[in-house]
Amino acid sequence: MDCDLSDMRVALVHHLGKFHSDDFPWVLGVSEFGGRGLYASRDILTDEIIFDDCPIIVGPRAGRDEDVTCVVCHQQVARSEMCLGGCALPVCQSICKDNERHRAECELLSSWNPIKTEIVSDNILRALTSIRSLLLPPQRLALLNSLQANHCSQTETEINRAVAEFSNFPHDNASILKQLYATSAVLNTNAFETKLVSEYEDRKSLRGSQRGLYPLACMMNHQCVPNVRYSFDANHTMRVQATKPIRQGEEIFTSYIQIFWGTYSRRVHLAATKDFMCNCSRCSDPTECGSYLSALRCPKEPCAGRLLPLKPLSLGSAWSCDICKTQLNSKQVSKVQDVLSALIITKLRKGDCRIVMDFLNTCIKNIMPGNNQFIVELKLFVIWNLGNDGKYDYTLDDFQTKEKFCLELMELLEQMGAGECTIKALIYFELYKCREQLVKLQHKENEEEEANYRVLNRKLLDRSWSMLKWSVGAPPELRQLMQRIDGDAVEKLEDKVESICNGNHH
Ligand SMILES: C[S@@+](CC[C@H](N)C(=O)[O-])C[C@H]1O[C@@H](n2cnc3c(N)ncnc32)[C@H](O)[C@@H]1O
Repeated sequence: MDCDLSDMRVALVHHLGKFHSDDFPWVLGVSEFGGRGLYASRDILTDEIIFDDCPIIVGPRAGRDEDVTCVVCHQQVARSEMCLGGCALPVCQSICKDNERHRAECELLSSWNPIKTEIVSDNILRALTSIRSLLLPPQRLALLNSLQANHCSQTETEINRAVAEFSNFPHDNASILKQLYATSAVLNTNAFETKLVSEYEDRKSLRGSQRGLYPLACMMNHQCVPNVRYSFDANHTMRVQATKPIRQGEEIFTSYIQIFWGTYSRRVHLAATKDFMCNCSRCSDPTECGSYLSALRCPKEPCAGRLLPLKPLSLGSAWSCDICKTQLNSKQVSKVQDVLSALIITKLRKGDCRIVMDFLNTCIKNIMPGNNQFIVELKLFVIWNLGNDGKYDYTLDDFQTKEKFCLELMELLEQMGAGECTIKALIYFELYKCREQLVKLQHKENEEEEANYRVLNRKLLDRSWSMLKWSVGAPPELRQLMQRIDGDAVEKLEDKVESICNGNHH
């Protein structure tokens, strides 16, 4: 990584081409974390677009075995659907078999002579994004090589495993292997998963997720409560927008983790995947900005206190009850967390909202405080699935529970200062659907009350849509609904309320 800031800016603007505008409010700077960072060049408003970025390279994510997608269009294909050109890559035979873009990589890989050509090799797929860097034009490759690269044994192993799948890999050409190792490390440090915005859609969708190298976006450093959200369109363009107002000169931060993880999980994950220990204000606060996501119940009966780490920035910290001051050492806490995590995973594996809700309503209450990250995980499961899984005729009580969970998690986001983040937009949509069910199941006192309720609910839907509509990951159901609904329906609803109030309604 040797590149001064002004050279880097020139290279980025050149790379961005039509995606760049001088109106976009970002500037490169030296970060307090030692490397580079992005800063606001003027005050930025909530929801404002900070920049659009396009990838230097994209490729399949090192993913779950069952997900095999066409390496050209990324639609799911059968494991046996292979390119006939001898490259041993999955290519859908209906659309992409003669694709121009695929030709160069097909020629390269077939010249290396894959040992197995009739079945997809996960090792080759995992290394494909790095292999694609060998085909980049010199300027793009130079930009890639100017990005930070955290080398680790895993990045080299990934390449070595792929190389072993070819009988004719040019081992005598050291520069090829060196570039593959370098790209693998750059991807490890900087790549974004261009996956759909929500886990539940990801699971249902046939669109496999990809990883892409976005050279401007990857200048953003991490904070556990970021000030931006990002999304992707169908062409892999990435859009970064403010989740809250950002003052001129402030650093623009993204997040490399999931917002509802507790401090220990976030910090261990960041250390393992991004090679740094996060010391942000959320990590430093035992209560995590009052969210208590990591808190455990005090083990001393009948104390109703919460166990919190005394020194949250030390992984070996003792934990103490905020009421009776009982202490557990870090090993004891890890054990409790491991048991709870295993318990939660078992419940989630059953994939059944009823089981998860029963669990939340009964035994777990006595073991963990309501906002603990494991409980939040279960509540999210209910939010994404209840009413969407077609499993039961859910009752009024069930929808009321889902509504309560949506409101609780929105309050948690508020407490953390998460602003207008993507998960909030997804929860808005679930809350909207849930409330539509509630009006159907619950008789409102009078027409005016029902009409008012619907106006408020429609506003939730509109807000969710305004935040998600640009994204290829917007829930398909939301997109279909918005296409069906008349654009000015909310005004019509408001007119209806007014006419009811004025007694003109028939
Ligand atoms: C995607 S890069 C971010 C841009 C990088 N600072 C640069 O100069 O190119 C990710 C790397 O930045 C550093 N980094 C990002 N956020 C950090 C933070 N909150 N604390 C310490 N280091 C951080 C880590 O070295 C991490 O592996």
